[in-house]
Amino acid sequence: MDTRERIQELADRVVALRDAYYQGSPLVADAEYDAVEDELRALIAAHPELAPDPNPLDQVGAPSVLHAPIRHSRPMLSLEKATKPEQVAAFFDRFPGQPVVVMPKLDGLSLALVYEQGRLVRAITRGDGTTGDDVTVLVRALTDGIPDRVGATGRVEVRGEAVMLRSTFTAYNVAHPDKPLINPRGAAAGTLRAKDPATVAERRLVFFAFDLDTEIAAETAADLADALRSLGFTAAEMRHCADPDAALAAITEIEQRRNDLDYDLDGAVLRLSDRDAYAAAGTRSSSPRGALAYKFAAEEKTTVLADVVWDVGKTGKIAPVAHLEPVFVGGTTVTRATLANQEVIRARGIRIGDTVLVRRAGDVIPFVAGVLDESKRTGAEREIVPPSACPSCGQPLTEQGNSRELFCTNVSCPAQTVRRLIHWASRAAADIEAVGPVWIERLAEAGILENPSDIYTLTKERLLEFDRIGEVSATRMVESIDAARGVGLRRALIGLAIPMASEGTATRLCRAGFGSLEEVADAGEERLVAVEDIGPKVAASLIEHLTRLRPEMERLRARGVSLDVREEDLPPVVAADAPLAGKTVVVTGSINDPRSGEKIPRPTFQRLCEKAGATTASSVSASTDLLITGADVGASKLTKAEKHGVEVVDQSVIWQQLIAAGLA
Ligand SMILES: NC(=O)c1ccc[n+]([C@@H]2O[C@H](COP(=O)([O-])OP(=O)(O)OC[C@H]3O[C@@H](n4cnc5c(N)ncnc54)[C@H](O)[C@@H]3O)[C@@H](O)[C@H]2O)c1
Repeated sequence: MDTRERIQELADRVVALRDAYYQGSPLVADAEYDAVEDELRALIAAHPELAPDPNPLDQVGAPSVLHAPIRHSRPMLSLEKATKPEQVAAFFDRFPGQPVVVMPKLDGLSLALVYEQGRLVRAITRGDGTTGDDVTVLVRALTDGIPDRVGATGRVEVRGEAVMLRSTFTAYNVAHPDKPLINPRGAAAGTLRAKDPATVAERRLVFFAFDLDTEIAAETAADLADALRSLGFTAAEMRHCADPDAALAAITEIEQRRNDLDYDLDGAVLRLSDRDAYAAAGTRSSSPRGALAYKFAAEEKTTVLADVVWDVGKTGKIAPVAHLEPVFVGGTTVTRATLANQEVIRARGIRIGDTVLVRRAGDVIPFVAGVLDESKRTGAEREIVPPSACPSCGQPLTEQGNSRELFCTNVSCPAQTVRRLIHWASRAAADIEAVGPVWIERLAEAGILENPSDIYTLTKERLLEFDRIGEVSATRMVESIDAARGVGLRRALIGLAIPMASEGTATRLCRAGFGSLEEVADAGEERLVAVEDIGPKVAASLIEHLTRLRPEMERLRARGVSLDVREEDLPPVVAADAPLAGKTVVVTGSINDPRSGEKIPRPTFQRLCEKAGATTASSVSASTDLLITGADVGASKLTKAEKHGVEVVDQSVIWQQLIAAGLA
């Protein structure tokens, strides 16, 4: 094929892929689409005389389709893309002496919000960059972080990105396994295409502002962030960078924090910080010259679903695991992914042999989001058939719940036994550091381990009977088992993997005054359901399984394992003058110890707040006293805090108090 033909083929493909994408049913992952665009761009750059007319690369988005089209006051453009440090240096070289701001590139959909005399009059999507859809009604009903009124007169236009939080996306898919959303960005766009806000009420969005058009606009982008905040918006975080090294450091930092955020980022945006210089730089056909998007590794890719294997979990749940042709996604090579349950497989229409979209974003385990392009099927694809018997022990399975999850109820099923033992030894439970999954499997296969209590009978001599183990390792394992006898009530409850009883259940039982595992087993339904968040189903499961586990409790006790409540299981003792005494607090954003700059896991910081007398909660409500904010805070909690009149304090204030009280 000659170059002219190849260019035409690529241009046609770009148009076809865009059409499908902007109608809400993409045919390929973004990374694949970007590769087509990149090849086309490179060919046109090398042969400008062969550029197609019209050139799809000069166009932005797609024409508005659904609602009333509205003309933008100035075009809403795309951004020039970069993936290499040299391109960042070249951007600085184009504008000598001009400082640049670096900000996260949020992966949602852009909106223009028009305020007149302080009131929101219109919210408009990007559309084809010249005209967009009027989505004012939907935005008012469904988007957090967009004030109805701002303290400014005249005409004010704010631009930014509306995103669906990962937590909203996950919660929606858990609640609707029959019609799961593929990814947060597509879901956000779909939300703003709804005919009636009431039908998409669970699909809330959050708005982050990054641009402002008004006479009161600030001189520089740093002031721009302040100006946006003073109008009541959550502004994208903006850092000033004087040279390429500083910009690259800021980009790296944003990429490192990407996994800790509750929303998707697909890159970082560099932009001239001086407003006049930015305006003077002008625009190309589809992008401003004064900005650049540095793209991160894709969190979604397509690959072939090679097989589905049904895995038996510690509670007997039989879960489908996707075996994939290796694919580099979310920063690692993925060969396995979750498929949730048979209802999700049915709803997503997935078959073995299909080209599927795999998503790995944040701390979420990779999962198969769905099939994008069914027309790629060859006919050789096979249906995914759930097993009728347990793949490990062969016993018939039972179906539970609306998602028709499959369970093996045979408590002596070999696969379940191994999983339960591995779970017992894990850090969240008995924490037997030197006895890992591989050894547990070997020992269970040899018939030496069946119950957790058997672990505590292992001797060095016994271990040395196995191949590939030396004196040193055997000693280390036995010492590690010995050192881990102080399990206590909370971790024992977690370790026994009682169906429906979560870590939270274990914590609440300890805090409700239960002194030992036997006391929980004897409590009876009435006393159990009196504990916060424990309902009749969880109580029934606790009673059934702890009754069955009586002999095991006796064996654990006989082998010196503590099953009584321990100090670590209870809330810390707090002095009456502790800085946060009696306060209910919610912690949001990413937390850093100001002394070392080190990132602190949120639960660790919450524990520090508890030591200082606070009760911690996960969501903001009228009973919240303080919202403690770290870096990169989402707008939804802030909006709720405002609604309930909750005081918002920066983490630095709390750190000072904790340090002054000798608690941190
Ligand atoms: N899968 C497919 O078939 C397919 C087809 C077409 C397009 N796409 C995807 O759609 C996207 C194409 O969109 P695009 O070329 O307009 O670029 P883009 O969406 O990647 O970048 C431009 C957008 O970035 C957003 N943005 C986020 N944070 C920003 C910030 N801080 N400052 C300025 N802007 C910010 C703005 O909304 C702006 O419109 C690409 O990611 C592409 O992969 C996919």
